[in-house]
Amino acid sequence: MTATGTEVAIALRGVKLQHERFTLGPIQCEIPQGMVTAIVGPNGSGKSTLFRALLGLEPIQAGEADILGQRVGGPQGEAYKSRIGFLAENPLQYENSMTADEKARFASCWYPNWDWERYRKLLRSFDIDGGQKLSKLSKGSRRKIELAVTMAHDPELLLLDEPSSGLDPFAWKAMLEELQRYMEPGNRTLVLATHIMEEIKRLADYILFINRGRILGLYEKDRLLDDWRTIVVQNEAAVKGDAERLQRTPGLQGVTEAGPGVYRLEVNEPEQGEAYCRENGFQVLAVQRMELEDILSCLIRKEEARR
Ligand SMILES: Nc1ncnc2c1ncn2[C@@H]1O[C@H](COP(=O)(O)OP(=O)(O)OP(=O)(O)O)[C@@H](O)[C@H]1O
Repeated sequence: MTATGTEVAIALRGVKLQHERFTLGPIQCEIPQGMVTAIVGPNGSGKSTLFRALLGLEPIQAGEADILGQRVGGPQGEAYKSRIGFLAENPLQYENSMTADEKARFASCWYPNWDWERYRKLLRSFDIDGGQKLSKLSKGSRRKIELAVTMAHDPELLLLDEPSSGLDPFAWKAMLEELQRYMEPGNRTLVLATHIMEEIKRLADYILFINRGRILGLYEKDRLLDDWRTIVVQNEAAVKGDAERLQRTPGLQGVTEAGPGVYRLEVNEPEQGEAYCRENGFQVLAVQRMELEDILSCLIRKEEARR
């Protein structure tokens, strides 16, 4: 899976790792630099595992991963990590007794580019006080602090695992604004795992779909939303062989019978698909753009059928 015409921030070549009951990969894909890529997949599909593998927190058992031009587990060691900001899905329990500022002071030792002014600005935009103990904070408030700490060294690459988990709508909006501002210089890369479709629509340039540890595809978001459509067609004569003919619809991704002679098609070549249906005696009753969750369901159905 490759995004064309852009530099690569993360290159995965045959990356694989195995737990007792779960296998991630082999994954082959290139995540573009200077863009926002959303990793989207059902619970347990391997999004957090992939992040951990990228950070060397779980050993990659086969294949190679390059981040910002450095090999994960390679001879340059962990130097690449100072150029990354990583927000884990869950808070670290051992930090419970720290205040936000103490956590920030700890983090500042690791990052040569740490910027206190930037940290304080982020806290202000999230409307949060850095003197409070992390264990005494609500889930959303703690998330805001973690985001501020993750972004304070102005990393080249931000890896965020469900960043908006626990945020109220105002904080969510502030987070989107901060992430958009972060991307403004044009040379930063943001990769986030999220289940929030609105977040993907507003932020993402690319979407990486994942299911059961395997990549289903890397798509340019605007193109994906433009191309994927549901077409409802009817053949009033309802002749034998209708279903077989529809199987040859250009760009067909899925088809279900919605009634006698009525079919719901999912296609990613909408104009050609519609024309084919008309040429083959079907009346087109409706054409609708597909929502991201429906596209994901369709890709998962296809993948499951192949297994
Ligand atoms: N340390 C581990 N040991 C064994 N299995 C693990 C471990 N960590 C994760 N898993 C398993 O790996 C699979 C993928 O989990 P992961 O947390 O990566 O999924 P996810 O896509 O991030 O899910 P969610 O959307 O629910 O956060 C799950 O089946 C999980 O049970």
